[in-house]
Amino acid sequence: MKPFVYESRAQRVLFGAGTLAQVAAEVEALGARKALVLCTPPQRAQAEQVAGLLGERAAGVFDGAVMHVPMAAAREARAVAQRLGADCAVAVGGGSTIGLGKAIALDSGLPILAVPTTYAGSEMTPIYGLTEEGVKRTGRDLRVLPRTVIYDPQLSLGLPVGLSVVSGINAMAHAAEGLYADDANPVTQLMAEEGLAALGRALPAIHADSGNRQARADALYGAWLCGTVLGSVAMALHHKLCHTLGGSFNLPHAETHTIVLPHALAYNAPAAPAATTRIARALGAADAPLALYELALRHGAPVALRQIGLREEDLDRACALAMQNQYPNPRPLEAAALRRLLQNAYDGVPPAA
Ligand SMILES: NC(=O)C1=CN([C@@H]2O[C@H](COP(=O)(O)OP(=O)(O)OC[C@H]3O[C@@H](n4cnc5c(N)ncnc54)[C@H](OP(=O)(O)O)[C@@H]3O)[C@@H](O)[C@H]2O)C=CC1
Ligand SMILES: O=C(O)/C=C\C(=O)CC(=O)O
Repeated sequence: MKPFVYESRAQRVLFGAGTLAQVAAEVEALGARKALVLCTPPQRAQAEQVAGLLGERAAGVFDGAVMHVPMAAAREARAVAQRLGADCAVAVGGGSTIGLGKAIALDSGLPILAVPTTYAGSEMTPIYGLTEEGVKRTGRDLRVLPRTVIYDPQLSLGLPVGLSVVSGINAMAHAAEGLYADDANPVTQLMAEEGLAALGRALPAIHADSGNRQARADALYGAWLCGTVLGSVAMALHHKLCHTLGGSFNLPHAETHTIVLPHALAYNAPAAPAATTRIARALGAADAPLALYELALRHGAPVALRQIGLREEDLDRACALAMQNQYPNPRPLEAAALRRLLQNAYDGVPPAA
């Protein structure tokens, strides 16, 4: 075994159906008196329900969460939190809502209690993202790591099947890249493999029956583990490509991950055989990139970048942008091979090295 560093993070996690009922006690345990509940506009009713559970500990509901956390939304949320005297933020929703909580915490140090309803995994990471003038900036800061996370699978029952599949594959991408990360260690690798297996079981079951409670719990458990991996080790080609495509071409986050992942893994497979074998083992498959491609294809998810709004004439620029950033990756970045990867992902053909 190679020498390694493992850093554990202080977070309290409640997991299980009905755990949302403990939200007021958890806010109290944080030493907070008034929590601002955050959500997107369509999830306001759910946030109001959480405010109801908080009772006198609710400062109010702010429903201004937007994908990629525009700076204007962050400023408004910070001002509302201050005006209402909030000393805690409760983020109820997906990565966009939790990202808004992180933007408040980055500025004020307010503790965050996260109640995730998708599988994106942001609740387990100290990573924040903020978008200003069309540029998304990400960074790491322990102030934004949610102090408490409530994983209540009942809240994800309403997540539409299509979103569940792409969000689940977004989580699987964290684990897959975590397995070959430069700073991977045996503990994160264990979590990655278990997270992949849980989501590999859960997504077909959710596709068959979105109300399958066992599968919803399995998926959220997998998302927890995969999010922990994302927060613990450095991501590589796949995540960098998705950020380029999402940030510069405004493509939807989870769908972009779903489409790119098989191709990024196929690109890296020759240079990361042990990680590729572990991914395949977790999925009970012979070929890891193909298994992820088929997971998407069989369960109604998009498999081609052209399906989600990228234009073929953007591929050269996407490739050039991706080549600009230098980061650790198992296989060196080669322009011609990367351009082929992007073309394959654009066309939606099965992955090839
Ligand atoms: N910092 C980090 O570590 C990470 C950050 N992220 C960031 O998070 C964002 C992506 O997260 P993701 O969760 O995919 O995106 P969103 O939070 O935007 O949620 C995706 C979709 O799920 C829907 N949804 C969420 N909860 C429910 C629910 N209970 N019922 C029905 N629909 C629901 C949302 O609907 P509606 O719009 O109606 O709410 C939205 O359409 C990106 O900005 C990404 O960069 C992602 C992973 C990690
Ligand atoms: O972009 C961010 O806000 C930070 C990290 C991620 O989105 C991780 C991912 O690509 O899923």
